[in-house]
Order: sequence, then structure tokens, then C-alpha cells
Amino acid sequence: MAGFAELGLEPSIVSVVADLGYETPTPIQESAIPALLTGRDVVGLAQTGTGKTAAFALPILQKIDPSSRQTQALVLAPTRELALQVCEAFTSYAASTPQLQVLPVYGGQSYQFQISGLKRGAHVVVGTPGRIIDHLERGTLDIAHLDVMVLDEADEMLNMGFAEDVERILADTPEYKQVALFSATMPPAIRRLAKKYLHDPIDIATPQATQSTTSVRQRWIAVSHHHKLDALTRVLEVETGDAMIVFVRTKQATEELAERLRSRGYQAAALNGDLAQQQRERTVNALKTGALDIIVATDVAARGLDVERISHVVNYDIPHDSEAYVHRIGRTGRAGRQGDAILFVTPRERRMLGAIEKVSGRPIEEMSIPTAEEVNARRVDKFAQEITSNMGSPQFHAFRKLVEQYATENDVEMIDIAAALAVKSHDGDEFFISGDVPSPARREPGERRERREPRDARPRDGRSIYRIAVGKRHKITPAMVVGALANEGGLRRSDFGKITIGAEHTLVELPPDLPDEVFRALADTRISGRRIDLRLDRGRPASRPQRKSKPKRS
Ligand SMILES: Nc1ncnc2c1ncn2[C@@H]1O[C@H](COP(=O)(O)OP(=O)(O)OP(=O)(O)O)[C@@H](O)[C@H]1O
Ligand SMILES: [Mg+2]
Repeated sequence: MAGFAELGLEPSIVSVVADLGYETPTPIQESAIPALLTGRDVVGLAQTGTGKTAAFALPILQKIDPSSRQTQALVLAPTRELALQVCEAFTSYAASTPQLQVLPVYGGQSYQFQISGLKRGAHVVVGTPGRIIDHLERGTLDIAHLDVMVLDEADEMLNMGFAEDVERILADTPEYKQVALFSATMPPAIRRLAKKYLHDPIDIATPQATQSTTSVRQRWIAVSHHHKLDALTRVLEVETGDAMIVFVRTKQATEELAERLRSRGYQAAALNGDLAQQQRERTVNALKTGALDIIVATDVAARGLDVERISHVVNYDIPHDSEAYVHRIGRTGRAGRQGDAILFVTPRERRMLGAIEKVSGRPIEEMSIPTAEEVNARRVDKFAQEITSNMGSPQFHAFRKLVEQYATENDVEMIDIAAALAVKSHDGDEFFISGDVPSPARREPGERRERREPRDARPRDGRSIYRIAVGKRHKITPAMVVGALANEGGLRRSDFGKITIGAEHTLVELPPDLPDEVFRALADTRISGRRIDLRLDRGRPASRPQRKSKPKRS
């Protein structure tokens, strides 16, 4: 296998990566580094956690002229956390060239700080599309002399509706620059973008590139919507690992679930796009340092995030599409380490499992919700470990004397004292649990029909009409609307009234009494990869029907 030096990298860079502990280049690095060094445009596809960042960062760093103050490289990333992380990676790879300036530019951070950084001269700018555009419009960022532009997680930027923003940024760059796109997944839309903006690109796809990573053990659990929390707490009790990321569908669900986990004694916090940026960064840092063990996140954390401690990914809510699944579980099992992914599947999501398995490219084993017996056995193990580890405590001998004294004075056996202390150390909580979480019954053929009848009987009048916008130039069909919404909100086909597809938006008749939870889930729907804008057009409002029309720019 070739070393980094054989790829054409300079000795100073080779020694930096050696210091970071990189022994051999990963397959994507082996192919993309020489291609980028020769100036070619690149579409790079490789599994999650296989070092795509260094694959573009190292050749870029080598080509930068630190004596010029121009911005020579621009990297776009879909989320703020990722922009920051990629920026940190660049900085660590640039250790041998301290005069080289790398600047993160993303929303939620003060403009002043960014502007003074840009004024001083940033050779590499790493940012999210929204904030980069703001700086272009204010005239505080000049990319007219750019040599290279990278779109990290290119497909996600299109999914998030950033296509126009990306094109707007590209329009400000010189014609003869190098462009590279990287991701672990490349749906067809990205091919079109590549065709339009890349000159004769080299397509690099490492073997099994778009599949889920080989180093993650994948399992799924059949669980009813009702029992997800119980199932999760049992999983938390029996799995051994370090840190965990739990993916849920909505921002509100991140808060609710994190709170529930905290009340059960776990160090858990929510991560979603509505939180203040400082809070978001604190949360990711706390996970890195071990101050937190569980992050409950929306898909804002699905892409790119590289936290070594994450040993488990739980898909508490099934992802929107198979690509999201591949990226979510890729938060563990990185850089050759092993990881575990567990997917919760409710009965009506069963058919999505097959689709996910197909794209993921690997079998997902079924596991059952841990039984009371399994949980109790783990508790007994942990109890034994606690005893052993506390025997090494510096206070052990002092307490031992006290216990001895108590035993003589009160004439009780040591074992009774030990048991009494164990009760105290568990706060008097019930140590053993009983009963099992019921697994959902698989739907019997006739059952669905019967349950449907009362709903079907409801009069059709009094429905509400919802307006859906999926972005112009995006063709949708009634079947796509029903498919996506039925899936997302758990609606039945019979819930849908008339569907009128228009040029600007689509009107859908739905029951007037959509519960809050269903509405929120619907509002998070994607139709063929694009987030929709859902709002009430006419009729009795479901609660909180208004929603911002565009995903928040970062
Ligand atoms: N050649 C190498 N040897 C060892 N470790 C490496 C090497 N290259 C990168 N790494 C480490 O591997 C981890 C994952 O790298 P990176 O975040 O670039 O993956 P990625 O391919 O971009 O994944 P994702 O698709 O999830 O964004 C990082 O912690 C990085 O430091
Ligand atoms: Mg990455």
C-alpha cells in the first residue's frame, strides 16, 4: 500500500499526518489526493468515516500560497457543526504552516468576528451556504481569486434546498477553478449539478462507496410507537458502549426525549437547529469530552460529525430515506473502529426496513426488546463491578473500620451491613425490574380494514385543506404526496381527500383534527428528497399550522 508521500504530498504535510497517527492513506485518499494535486475536478464517493476530509484538505493545503492574502479555497458544508469540524481538521493538517489562515464562517456566530477574520486574510474559508452568501452580498468576502471549491456532503446541500445558494456562490467564483464534490451518497440530482459545474471530473468511487459502513453492526427492533421509550431505556441498560447518538424526527422530540432520559438519570442533551449556536457547540463538545453520554438529535447531526466516543447510533424514529440511514449510522464505526446501530421499526414502518436494507447493502439483524431478565442480569453484573471498583477507593479502609465497629457494637453480621449499604447506594430504588415490553403484533390481514371503518364513516365535509410547496420546478404526483405524508404522519390512505397539483403549490384535503404531533411530523416530510413547506390553507386549523417556508439558513 502506498504511503502519503507516494501520493505526491510534500514531506512537511506527510510528517503532520504521521504525527496525527495516520499510518496509511484510506482508499479515497489514495485516489483523490493525486487527482486533486494535478488540478482535476473530482466527484468523490466513499463510505462514512473513511477520511474524505483529509482527501480534499491535504492537496488543497499543499497548493495554497500563504504569502498571498487572497482566499484561495472555499469549502461548503451543510451544517454549522460540520463547517466548524472541517475547519478544525484543516487547521490540524496545516500544523506545519502556522501562517496559513483557515476561517470558519457560519450562521449563529458574530459577523464582527468573521469580518475581522476575513479582513486579516483567510486562505481557506469553510462555511455554510447561507452565511457565505451574506458575506458575498455585504462585500466582506471576495472569492474572485478562488483556486478551488469543495462541496462536502454535496447531496445534502441540495436536499436542504441550498441548490440555488450553491449556484449563486459558484457564480461569484472565477471560471477556471477546481471543483470537488464529496459525500457517502450521490443521488442523481447531484450528478446533474456535477455535469453543469465540473469540468471533465474524475469520478472516484471506492468499493461499496454508497453502502453503509462495514464496521457497524446493524440491528433492528420491532416496537410499537407507544413503547419506544421503554425499549430505549432497556437498550441503554444492556448495551455496553461509550457514547450514543439517538436520532428522532422532530426538534421538539429531541427536547422531550432528552428530558425523559435525564429524568431517568442519563447524561443526555438535545441537539437541533433551533438551539442557539453556542449551545449547539457546547453540546457537541460535551459529548466529545465525556461530560455527556447521549445526544438526542435531528438529522442536523446526521452528516459528517466525527466524534470518536460514539459507539452507538439509535434510530429512534426511522429516517426519511435510506441515504439518511447510511449517514446516521456512519456517526459510529469511524476510522476503522467498530460501532453499533439499532433501528426502531413500528409495524407500519415495516416495509421501509427492506428498502433501507437494500440501500445499506448489508443485512440488518432483528433483535428483541431486552427482557426484564436480561436487564436484571446486567444490573447484577454492574453491582458486582461497583463492589470491586469501590474496594480500591482511598476511603475504603476508613469505612471498613466503621463497619467493623458497627458490627461489634450492634452484634450484626457483616453481610447484613453490606446489604443495608447497597440499599442506600441505590437510593432505595427497586433494583430488579419485572414484566416485559410488549412487542407489537404483526398486523393480521383483516385487522386493518376493521380499524379503519370508524374513520371512513366520518363525513368528508369539514375537512381542512393544506397547502404544500415543494419548490418550483419540482414535479410531484398525487401518489408521491400520499406516499410521503402517509408515511410521515402515520395517516391512512382514506384520510386523504382531493389532491390538486398546481404549478406553485399543491392542495391536499386532510381531516380537520390532525393532532399536533401528526402535524409536526407532516411538516417535516420530504418529497423525493426535498423538505416541503406545509401550511393550512382553509378550514379549521390544526394547532400551529404556520411554518417557515425555507429551512433555516445557517
Ligand atoms: N489515513 C487515515 N488513517 C487513520 N485515520 C484517519 C485517516 N484519515 C482520516 N482519519 C480519521 O478518520 C476519521 C473520519 O474522517 P472523516 O471525518 O474525514 O470521514 P468522512 O469520510 O468525511 O466521513 P463522513 O462521510 O461521515 O463525513 C477522522 O477522525 C480522521 O481523523
Ligand atoms: Mg465528511
